Amino acid sequence: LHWSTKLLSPASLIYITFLPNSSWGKEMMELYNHYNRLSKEATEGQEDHGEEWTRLPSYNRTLKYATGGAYLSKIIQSKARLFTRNIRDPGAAFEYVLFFRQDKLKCVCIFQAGHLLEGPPGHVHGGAIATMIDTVTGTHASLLSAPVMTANLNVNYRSPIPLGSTVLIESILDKEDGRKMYISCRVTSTDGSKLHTEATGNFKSGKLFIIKHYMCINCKFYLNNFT
Ligand SMILES: CCCCCCCC(=O)SCCNC(=O)CCNC(=O)[C@H](O)C(C)(C)COP(=O)(O)OP(=O)(O)OC[C@H]1O[C@@H](n2cnc3c(N)ncnc32)[C@H](O)[C@@H]1OP(=O)(O)O
Repeated sequence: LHWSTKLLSPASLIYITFLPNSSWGKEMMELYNHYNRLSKEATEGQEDHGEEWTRLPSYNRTLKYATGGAYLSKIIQSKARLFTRNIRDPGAAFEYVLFFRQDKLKCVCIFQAGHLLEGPPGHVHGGAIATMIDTVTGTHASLLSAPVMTANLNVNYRSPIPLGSTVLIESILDKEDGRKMYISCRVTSTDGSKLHTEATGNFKSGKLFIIKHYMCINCKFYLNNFT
């Protein structure tokens, strides 16, 4: 088992989920190893290693405590889980890992869609695809500045994704306009030959927004680990 130790603090240990797990197929593992190698090269400080990538830690919570603007009861807080990490059965739903390029202009997510994500028979539910797109592009926007909210997400479904398959979700920063970020995203087969989904998103961040929505005693934790 590998887990991310790079950005860990003792307080964050409870949020980590193990990556990879036994459900990961050959394609998922090969791609994971590929980007992990590029990430290691980056952290080892070699000079000529092409694109430098960093693997994001895998959490099942965004924040330990959400208070203030979020108005959550303690019970809800303690039970809250990140939507994409709330099923314990490995391989059943969203299996994914996210890497971002050092210049933060590009993110790549390797996503294996489990059997609980069925929409049309044998294929992935459009809402599950949109969820992953929102996760990747939203995380990308957060990396660029601070926690964000999705203001707008446009999704074009081009070809169905077979259930159980592994796909690549790549996001690119198109434009930054003050506190607004415009990010586009493509979901393709792992060799890039088949386009499954295209999307564009508009995300909003800002000091007031953070105070209103993310007021928390552990906000530093979030910022430290997602920026
Ligand atoms: C670890 C996992 C990370 C995953 C990240 C996932 C992120 C999410 O899914 S968030 C959940 C879904 N999103 C939401 O619930 C958001 C709900 N909406 C809101 O809270 C607000 O409408 C919010 C924050 C988007 C904008 O609020 P606010 O800043 O007050 O808007 P407002 O002042 O009217 O507009 C600010 C700017 O944004 C633009 N804007 C606002 N809404 C939109 C929109 N829907 N589409 C396009 N542009 C918009 C406005 O045009 C304006 O632009 P400009 O400054 O050029 O005039």
